Formats: sequence, structure tokens, C-alpha cells
Amino acid sequence: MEGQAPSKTLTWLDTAELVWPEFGTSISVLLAFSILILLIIIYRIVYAYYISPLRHIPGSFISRITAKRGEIHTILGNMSYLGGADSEKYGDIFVILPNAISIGNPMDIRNFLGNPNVAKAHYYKILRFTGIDNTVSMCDTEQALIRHRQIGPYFKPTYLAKLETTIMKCGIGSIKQKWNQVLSDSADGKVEINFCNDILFASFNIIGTLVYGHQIEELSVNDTATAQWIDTTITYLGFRSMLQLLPKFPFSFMLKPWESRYSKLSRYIHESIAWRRKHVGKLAEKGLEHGKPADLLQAFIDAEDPESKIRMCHEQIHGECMLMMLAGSDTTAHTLTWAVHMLMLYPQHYRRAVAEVRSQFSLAHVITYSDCREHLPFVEACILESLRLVPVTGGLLPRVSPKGGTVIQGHFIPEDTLVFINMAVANHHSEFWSRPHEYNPVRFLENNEARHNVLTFSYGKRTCPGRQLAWWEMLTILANILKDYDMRLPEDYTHLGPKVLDKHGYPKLMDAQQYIVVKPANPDRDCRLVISKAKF
Ligand code: HEM
Repeated sequence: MEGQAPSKTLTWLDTAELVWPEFGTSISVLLAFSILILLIIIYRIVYAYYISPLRHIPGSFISRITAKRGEIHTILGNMSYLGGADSEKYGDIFVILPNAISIGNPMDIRNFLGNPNVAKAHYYKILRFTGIDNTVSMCDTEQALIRHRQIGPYFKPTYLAKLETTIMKCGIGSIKQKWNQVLSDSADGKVEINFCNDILFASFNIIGTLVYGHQIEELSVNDTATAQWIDTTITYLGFRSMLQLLPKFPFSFMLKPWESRYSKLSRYIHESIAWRRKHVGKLAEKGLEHGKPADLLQAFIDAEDPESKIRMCHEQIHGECMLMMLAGSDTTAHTLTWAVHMLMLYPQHYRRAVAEVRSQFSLAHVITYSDCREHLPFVEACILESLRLVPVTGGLLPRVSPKGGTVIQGHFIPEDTLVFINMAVANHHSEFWSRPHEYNPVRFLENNEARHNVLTFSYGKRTCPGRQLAWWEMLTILANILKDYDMRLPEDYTHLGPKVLDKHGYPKLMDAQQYIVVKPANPDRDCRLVISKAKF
């Protein structure tokens, strides 16, 4: 058929292009894009199963090929769930992200964190406040050691003893002031309180007073500014790090309200440092320098590394103060909140703790830290067991494997691999803990070995420097409230209680949420308590 144009069958694409030319172009772009995605997935699968140095380590398919699952769980506030569910399936070591493993055996964790060449991962940089590193954000091990030597002495018992009056007044003192007030206003001598809020405010009170350098009395004046500033700062930092686009225009507008509160906290701390320097300067002029106040603000101004004689500049002091407000408030308060909650679910342990306190001290006696250490082993065990069962920082602490790599559970882990320390899994490990999901403080009595296996304050060179301060606060608050008040769950509680059991057959704990700290998901619903004056 000479001279006749060759016939061509029209594809659906051609038809679409005739009707709507751009449609055809869009489809081609979509097709190219889909092919690209497919190629990426194929590459990731091939890499994960044939090339990755982590290919011999157990782990789920999804964890090996994408980090998105981790990001989604982080945004939902249940990262510890991810670590827990996978460890039940895969054991002590597993791939948690394409380039990262999780380890959960307490022995492995101690060996790994005990290695001085293990460094923190870059994630910690989100905890820098003004672009300057603080204790927690330092990834450089040498730098961190200097900072630990600078601030360490101020968290030792000798210095903490100087802070005891503040700790007692702002902690148990402010809780008692509030609870006694509401009880005296009550017609029948009992009243419902929210113990989570009250403990949280007491904790902010302590840390705020130690950092600002003057008392803030959150509970007594019901001024929640500090609590809001801190809460906002944690949320702000969390979201900024999880959603990388947020700090960029136009999304940055969404952060504005948070940013403004964060800036207020930051400014207030700048002013506190300047004010204190001026005040101490005046004391020095009068030859009264020995009258310097004892608190964390002064501690950081004075801090000096005994080896290098290096001191902190204004910005570094500011960074440490901001950090202490975050690291030293929620952690301590929520550990105590979990302890009270657990005692309410296990009445036998509550009765034993009350009996111990009331047999040792009269109602009029205010129980101090050394009283607790000498006379209240069971109360101490109640807190230890809370630290174990719900480690408040029980997410996944990221570290980087050392130069030359390391061997964990027989697997070679190359250098620079991201290693997540899985605290919650370690604290529930069945080889180390019998009936690991039961709240049983008795396991710590006359058993030093058990105490060493609780890894909630971390381990090694980067262990928590504030742990003794935390103990000081938690013991004095718990011992004194057990002595002074009778506590019980509200009568309308049907969703929680000693007889409402979880999948392990133990009293079900309230729902938790975790961004940085594991805290009650519904404190207004789950942290109610009926209190009355103690009947001795
Ligand atoms: C029950 C209360 C507390 C718990 C369970 C706790 C737990 C921890 C844990 C697990 C770490 C290591 C975090 C990591 O490596 O990712 C840590 C670090 C830290 N904690 Fe605590 N902490 C508590 C209270 C405090 C208090 C009261 C302060 C100070 C006022 C404090 C200050 C710090 C600091 C500065 C670090 C960073 C250490 C470093 O990275 O070298 N903590 N804490």
C-alpha cells in the first residue's frame, strides 16, 4: 500500500495525550518516578541481604530496608515499643534500622558502654541549645570527660548535703503544703489529688530553684510557668529533630509559639547567671565570698576541671543550666510517679512500705536522705524496682561502635555502626530477672547483684551525673508521703487496679507515652489518688 501512511494502534497513553496533552506528560513522569522508586527498593533489598555488614544479624525485613518505621514510632511516642516487640522475636541483638542494631543483654550493654572508645551518636546534637555543646550533646569523648570532671563534684554527696535544705523545702515541703491545704479545706478529711502533676511540680520546684538560684515555689503559688517552659522546650526539641522540615520556612511558623516559650526560659537563665555574678562580685568586694550560695547555678559558675584547669564560659554555663532543667526534672518526677502508681496496684508492697516507714519514724519527724539510707531499705527497693520495670529513659540510647569495630553476641560489628542501647529490654531480661514483668521490690533486698543490673542511669563514662541528686529527691518525697498520708485509688477506677491484669498476668500499668521520657499518657485519667491524713 504504497503512499499510505503506516497505521499505528493508539495506546491509552496516546489517547490521553490527544485529549489532554499534559496528562500524558504527567503519566510519563509518574512512570519514571515509580521505576526510580522500584530501583531504590531493589537496591536496598540487595544491599540489606547481600552486601550490608549487618546482613547476618537477625532483624525484620522492614527494619533492614527503611528507617521510616523508626521515625513513625518516634513521632507516635512509642519508640520503646519498637525495641521491645522486635527483641521478643529476634533476641538480644537485631537490626533496628538499615544501618543500626539494638542490643538488650545487660552483660553486652555493660561491656559495650564500658569501652572508653564508644562515642555518642550525632542525634544528641539536637540537645544543643544555642549551638554550643553541653554534657549530654557532646559526642567527642575527651570533651565530655572534661565536662564530667568540671560538674561531677557538684553531684557528689558532700555538695548535695549543702543542697539538702532546698531539696527538702521545694520537694516534699511543697507537696505537703499543698496536700495539707486541700485536706484542711475538705469536709470529710479526704480529697482527690493528681499525684503525677504534684510530683512533677515539686521536681520542677527543686531543679528550678537550684538552677535559677532562687526559689520559685511552683506548687504553693500555683505558678506553672517553669513547668510549661520545660515541657515546651522538650516538645520543641523533639519535634524539631524528628521532623527535619519543621525549622524551615514556611513550616517554621508552626514552631513560633513553642519557640517563644523556649526563648523565655533561655533568657531567664541568662539573666540569672548575670545577676548571680554581680551578687557574688559584691560579696567578694566586701570580703564575704565564703557566703556564696550553694546551688547548681553557682556550681557551674565555679566549676573547674582539676586536670586542665579549664572553666566554663557564660554560654557553656547557660547550656548546662538549660540542660539540667530538662534532664533533672521529668526523669526524676516520672520515676516517682511510676513508683506511686505501682504501689497502688500492688497493695501488699504498699502496706509493707508504709509499715517500714511508720515503724521507724514518728509522724512529726521529717525523714531526711540519710534516714532513708539507714532505715528504709524497702522504700529504696520500691524506687529501684520502678526504675527497673519502667526505665523512664527506656527508649533507645544511640551510640557509635568504636574504631576497629567490636564483637557482640558473636557478631562482628564494624566501626561507626549505630548501636542502640535498649534499656527497657535489658531491665526485663529473663536471664537476669525472674518474673521480669512483675513489680516486686523484694528482689532487691539483700541482693547487691540485682541493683547493679538495673541500667536505668546508663553505664560507663557517660552514665547519668545527676543520679545521686535524683535519689535524694525521690527517697525523701516517697518516704515522707508514705508516712504522712494514707493513699488509695479512687472508687470509680475500673480500668486500673490490683485485679485488672495485663497479658503477663500482673496488674496492668497505666498507658505510657514516650518522646524523651516515658510518662503517663493520660495523667488526668490515670493519676488520680484519694488521700487522707495518716492514721498511725
Ligand atoms: C530518675 C532520674 C534520672 C534518670 C533515670 C536518668 C537517666 C539518665 C540516663 C539513662 C542518661 C544517659 C542518656 C544517654 O546516654 O542517652 C542520663 C544522662 C544524663 N543525666 Fe540523668 N537521669 C535522671 C536524673 C537526672 C538528674 C536529676 C540530672 C541533673 C540535675 C541528670 C543529668 C544528666 C546529664 C547531664 C546527663 C548527660 C550525661 C552525659 O551524656 O555524659 N539526670 N541520665
